[in-house]
Amino acid sequence: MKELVIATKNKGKAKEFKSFFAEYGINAISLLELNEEIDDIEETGSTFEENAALKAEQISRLLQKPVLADDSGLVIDALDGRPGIYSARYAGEPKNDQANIEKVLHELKDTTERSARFVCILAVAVPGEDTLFKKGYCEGKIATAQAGENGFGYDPVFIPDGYTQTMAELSAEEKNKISHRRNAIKALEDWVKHEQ
Ligand SMILES: O=c1[nH]c(=O)c2ncn([C@@H]3O[C@H](COP(=O)(O)OP(=O)(O)OP(=O)(O)O)[C@@H](O)[C@H]3O)c2[nH]1
Ligand SMILES: [Mg+2]
Repeated sequence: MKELVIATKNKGKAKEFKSFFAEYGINAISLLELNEEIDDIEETGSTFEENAALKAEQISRLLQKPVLADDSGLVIDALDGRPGIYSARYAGEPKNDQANIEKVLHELKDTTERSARFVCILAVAVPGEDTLFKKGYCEGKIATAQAGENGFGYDPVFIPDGYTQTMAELSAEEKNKISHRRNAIKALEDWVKHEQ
């Protein structure tokens, strides 16, 4: 396998997958780079797994090749697990990272209970085969104010356990060592090596 299509239109994810798969000599191609225009896939599932499968299976069926999808999000304990599967559009349509951050900070303004985790579920769909799932987590807490410019999404308000800076203050290299996405990729390593 020299190339692997990643069923995402998220630039931040696409960049991270490029870096991960380059380690295996594989070119990770996002939907933003394909020549054909791919319609947005409706994420109608009620779990990360269902949404990851929807994305991977629909694009794999369309392209007739193996496709990886990532459904991920931020799970905050004091908010009973929200934003969870609704992370991308927590503050409503259209998707807006800054509005999402402000909503979370507002909802947590009166509490010191700030534990949270990023969750990443990967689904690999191969034509004619059962879909494979792998998961990864990154534990941490929600900061009281945003800081940092790197990464995407909620990175400016997420402080990984063992760190004093937010994920957005870490370099891409540092984030990619400890992130939920890295941990999910590690769990997928056997499949990646077997496919090569
Ligand atoms: O600070 C963050 N650092 C991360 O590493 C991260 N990973 C996920 N998220 C949040 O969770 C949503 C995923 O939703 P999601 O899986 O549906 O993806 P998406 O809609 O952005 O793109 P696509 O892959 O579906 O095309 C994203 O938009 C972000 O808000 C992250 N936030
Ligand atoms: Mg999405």
